[in-house]
Amino acid sequence: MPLRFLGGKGAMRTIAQHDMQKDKKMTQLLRSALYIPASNTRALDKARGLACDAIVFDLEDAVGPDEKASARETLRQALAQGGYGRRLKIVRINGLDTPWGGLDVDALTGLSCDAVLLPKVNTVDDVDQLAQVVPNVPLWAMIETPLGVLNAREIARHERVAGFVMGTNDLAKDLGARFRADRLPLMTALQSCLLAARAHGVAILDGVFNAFKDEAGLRRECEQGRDLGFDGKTLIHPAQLAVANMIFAPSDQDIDLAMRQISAFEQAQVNGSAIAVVDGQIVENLHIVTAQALLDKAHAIKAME
Ligand SMILES: CC(C)(COP(=O)(O)OP(=O)(O)OC[C@H]1O[C@@H](n2cnc3c(N)ncnc32)[C@H](O)[C@@H]1OP(=O)(O)O)[C@@H](O)C(=O)NCCC(=O)NCCSC(=O)C[C@H](O)C(=O)O
Ligand SMILES: [Mg+2]
Repeated sequence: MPLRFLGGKGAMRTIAQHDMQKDKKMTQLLRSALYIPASNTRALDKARGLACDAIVFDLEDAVGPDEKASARETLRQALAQGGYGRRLKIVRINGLDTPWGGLDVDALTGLSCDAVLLPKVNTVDDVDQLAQVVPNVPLWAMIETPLGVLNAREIARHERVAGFVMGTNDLAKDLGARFRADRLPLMTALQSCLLAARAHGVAILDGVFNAFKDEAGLRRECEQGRDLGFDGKTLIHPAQLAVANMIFAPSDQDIDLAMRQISAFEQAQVNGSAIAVVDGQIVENLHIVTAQALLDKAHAIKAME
C-alpha cells in the first residue's frame, strides 16, 4: 500500500500529492485547523495573519442557504488574492446530495486550494462520487455519522483520501449522545476512526470544542485528543489557536527526553546492545522512531517560527 500520510514523522506529516505523483511529498503541520465561514470576508482576511496550521474554508454548515452563492464568490476572491502562506487550505463543500454540492464542485475549478473536504461521508461510494468530479486535489472526509464511523476503514483506504476530520457535533446528534467533558459517549467512534486513519496512512483531526470562551475546557479536550493520537484539532475561533498549537507541539521536556533517548540508544549500540535505559525505562529501536518523529516535528515548528 502506498503511504499517503507517513506516521513516522509525528504530526509533521507527509501528505503525498497522491492523485498524480505518489512519490512527490510535501510536509505540513496540522496542530490547529481553523474553520472560517466562506461568507465572512472579515474573518477570511483576518486568517492571513493567524497562527493556524490549516484553514477549513467552510461552504457547508457555517453558511446559510441564502448565502451559499455569494460565499462561493467571496471564497474565490479570497483564495485568488492569496496571502495564506504555509497554511494548508482546505475547502469544505456541501454534500453532493444537497442542492449546493454540485455548484460547490463547479466553483472549485480554478480555485487554489490544497484539499477538498466532503462532509457527512457515509460510505466509500460518497468519496468515489466526488473523486470522479474533482480530479487532481487530495480529498478529505468528515466522519460524523454512525455509518461513516462503521465504514471508516474502507473510506481511509480509498486512494484519493488524504485526511479525516471528526465531526463530533453531528456525530453526537446522530448518536443521541450527551456532551460530556470526558467524551466517553464518543470514544468508540473517535478511536475507530483513529485506527482506520493510522492503518491506511491518512491524517486525522479531532472535532471542534464548541465553548470557545472556555480555555480550560479546550485545553483538557486538546490534551485528550493529543493523547489519543490525533494530529491536531479543528477550531472555530482564533482564541483557540494558541492552546491547540501548544498542546499538539512537543514540550521542552518531551524534546529533552527524546534527545537523551537517542543519545543513550546510540551509546548502547556502540556497546553492542539493542537496549538502553533512560530515567529507569527501557529504550529500544521503536522508541527511537517516536523520539525522532517528535524532534522532526519540533524542528518543523521552529523552522516555521
Ligand atoms: C463563533 C463565531 C460566530 C464568533 O464570532 P464573533 O462574534 O465575530 O467573535 P469575536 O467577536 O470574538 O471575533 C473576534 C475577531 O476574530 C474574528 N473571527 C472570529 N471567528 C473567526 C474565525 N473562525 N476565523 C477567523 N477569524 C475569526 C472576528 O472576525 C473578529 O475579528 P476582528 O473584528 O478583526 O477583531 C465565529 O467565531 C465563527 O463563525 N466561527 C466559525 C464557526 C464555524 O465555522 N462553524 C462551522 C464549523 S464547526 C462544524 O461544523 C463541525 C462539524 O461539522 C461537526 O459536526 O462537529
Ligand atoms: Mg458537521
